[in-house]
Amino acid sequence: MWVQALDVILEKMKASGFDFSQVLALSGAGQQHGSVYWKTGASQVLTSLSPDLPLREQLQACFSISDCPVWMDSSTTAQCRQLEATVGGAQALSCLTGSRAYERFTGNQIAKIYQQNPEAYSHTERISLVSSFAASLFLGSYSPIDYSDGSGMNLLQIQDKVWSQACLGACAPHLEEKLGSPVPSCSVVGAISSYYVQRYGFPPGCKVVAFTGDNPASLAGMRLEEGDIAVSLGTSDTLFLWLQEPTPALEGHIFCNPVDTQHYMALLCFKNGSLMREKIRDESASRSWSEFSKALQSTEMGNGGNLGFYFDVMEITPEIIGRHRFSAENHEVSAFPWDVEIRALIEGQFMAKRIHAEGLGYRVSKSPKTSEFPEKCSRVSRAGMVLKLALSAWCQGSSSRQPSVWGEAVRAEALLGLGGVIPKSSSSLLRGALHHAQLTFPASRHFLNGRGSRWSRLRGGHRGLKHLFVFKYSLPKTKILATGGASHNRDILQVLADVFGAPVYVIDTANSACVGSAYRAFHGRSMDGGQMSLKELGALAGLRSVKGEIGMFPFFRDIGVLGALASFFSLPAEQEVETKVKASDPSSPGPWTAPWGTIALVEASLKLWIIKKSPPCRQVLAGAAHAHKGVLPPICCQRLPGGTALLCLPKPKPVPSPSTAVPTPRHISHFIWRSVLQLGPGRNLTGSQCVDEWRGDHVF
Ligand SMILES: Nc1ncnc2c1ncn2[C@@H]1O[C@H](COP(=O)(O)OP(=O)(O)O)[C@@H](O)[C@H]1O
Ligand SMILES: O=C(CO)[C@@H](O)[C@H](O)COP(=O)(O)O
Repeated sequence: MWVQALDVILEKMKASGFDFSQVLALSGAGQQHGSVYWKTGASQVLTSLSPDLPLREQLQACFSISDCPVWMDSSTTAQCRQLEATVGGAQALSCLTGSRAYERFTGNQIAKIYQQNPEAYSHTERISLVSSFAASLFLGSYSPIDYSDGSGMNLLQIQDKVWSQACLGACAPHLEEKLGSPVPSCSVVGAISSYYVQRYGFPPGCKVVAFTGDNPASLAGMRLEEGDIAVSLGTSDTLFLWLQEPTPALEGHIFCNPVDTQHYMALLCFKNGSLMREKIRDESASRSWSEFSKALQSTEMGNGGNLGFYFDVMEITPEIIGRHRFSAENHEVSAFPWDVEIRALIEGQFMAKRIHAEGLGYRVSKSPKTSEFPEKCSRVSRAGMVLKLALSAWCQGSSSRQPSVWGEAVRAEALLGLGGVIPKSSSSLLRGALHHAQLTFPASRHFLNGRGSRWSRLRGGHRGLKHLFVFKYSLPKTKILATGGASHNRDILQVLADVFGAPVYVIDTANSACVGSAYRAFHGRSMDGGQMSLKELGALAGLRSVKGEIGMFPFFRDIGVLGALASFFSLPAEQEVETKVKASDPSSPGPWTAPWGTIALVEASLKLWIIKKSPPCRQVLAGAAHAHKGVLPPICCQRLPGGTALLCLPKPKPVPSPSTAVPTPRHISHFIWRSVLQLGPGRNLTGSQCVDEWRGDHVF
């Protein structure tokens, strides 16, 4: 089915006139934890695919297991207990692999297959995750598993990034050779197979960047910052955070970070997500999302004290099943009126998310008030000075490419614009300002395009640098970034905002895993050590022609610096960009020439990024669909050599885990109750998040 899905996607893209020759790199994402079993001899078939036939016809006999286990499988409890016992208990396994044993995690699935079908196992030459399987199809050979998706197997030592021999041994024999060595998530795993070159017209040099799990890809696509919380409302609901230090516990998962190999991500998975919402919609809202929304609109926040938890299938976080409704008097009741039922479901789902996220150490936090924002930042002349200093620092340093050249510009920026906000010690000053430049980057695009909503109004609607500061310092620190199918529903998102007491943002495509795959393709290609000419960058940015070759520059490193710089510019049209490149700003000769041209191009590539609809089927071809139009990933900005060097990471240390007791509905009720009480007097959810605030057409 998956092989055929790829055939279908590619044929549809071909039929729609997609120009495969423009694809420089691709990556993709797959549901986490699922596994594919390649039969002995399959690699031979993979390397000699005939371009005249669809993949499905050629790969049919390549698998030793025909029904692949996917993440919803929960049949491996016995294997889980066995694995935990082997390594010294659930917490020990969590410290080692980032999670206690979970039924859907691949090591336990493999152990079950080995135990129940040893013959099939012995005829298996390679085991892939869904992600590395899809990458293998593009490569025409087996793709390694990336660290991030590999963390969802209960097999990878997340700190050392190697397979745990103890875990491998507990699951099945010869497992290491069947898995291959794991690789960093941004690795280029090879060039695309000649099959795709001949059949679809991909360029032979097109790079395949390691594929990863859907949630890690979403983290990349949503450009999570520390303090943000991402909520994915797909088939399952997940909630994830960017973490600097792993904090393995008995609840939730720690995965290697798909963007930065030294960092981590925390994830909570809720099995009763969209499918549960669909059930209640069908039962209580005539199978209509708009009726469902009406119920949310017509009921009060807090639901008059009525609470409900709906777990039609055994939940993962926490392990519990059944529907449990509590009246305002805290009595268990068997039914609610239809509209109360709908609000109870959505509030219950989000309150559970908040309470479990807080269990992971997550706190909703607020920034200083807007009034504390230094008035002098608002002067556009000062913005110009900052810009000039930043640019001149860049020019001086352009030959050495050292991040230290940023010191001057950053210091100037801090003095002019951020005095009093960033600590004065020089290293933190630099770090803070770099961070600032990178983080405000998307915001600047938003405001310079004149599309700011609430934040523009706050400061009078002027355009200019001040918006960057207003944005950065007036938002509550916590942002909730929503994605997945149900993030299309603003009434559901409103409840999310109310329960967390923080603004919720969506990206312009609900499929953040797709966008993340495109970012990662770009990231991987740029990390590949190659040099890229301005012309090539121009092509990547979608410019028709780039006049005046300015020279080569190391692609990855400088694009981050330039990207941050480019955030100060508003160069709207492609044509204007070309004019600027040609004219190179005659009023500023000499060293200004190069940066003007280059920055203009970078800005152009930002403006032109993607905005193409995702391919008809999800994720797999994300990189291909997006990379061709020039994605300038903020992950590059975040991963400046200077930025990386400046982030000194303390040694990770595990934190004590919460109680192992399986919570009863009553426990959960109390948990949730506590969360409601925390939200404000009279059990009113704060309700401060009006529509404008939580969904300001925000473009990340
Ligand atoms: N308007 C809507 N309101 C609520 N849920 C929606 C809406 N549109 C789609 N969905 C839900 O989105 C789910 C699919 O989400 P998606 O992120 O595509 O899934 P997956 O996690 O499998 O990638 C569907 O199950 C559907 O219930
Ligand atoms: O199991 C998890 C995460 O640990 C799931 O999130 C899967 O990664 C796929 O989920 P859907 O895309 O089907 O919602």
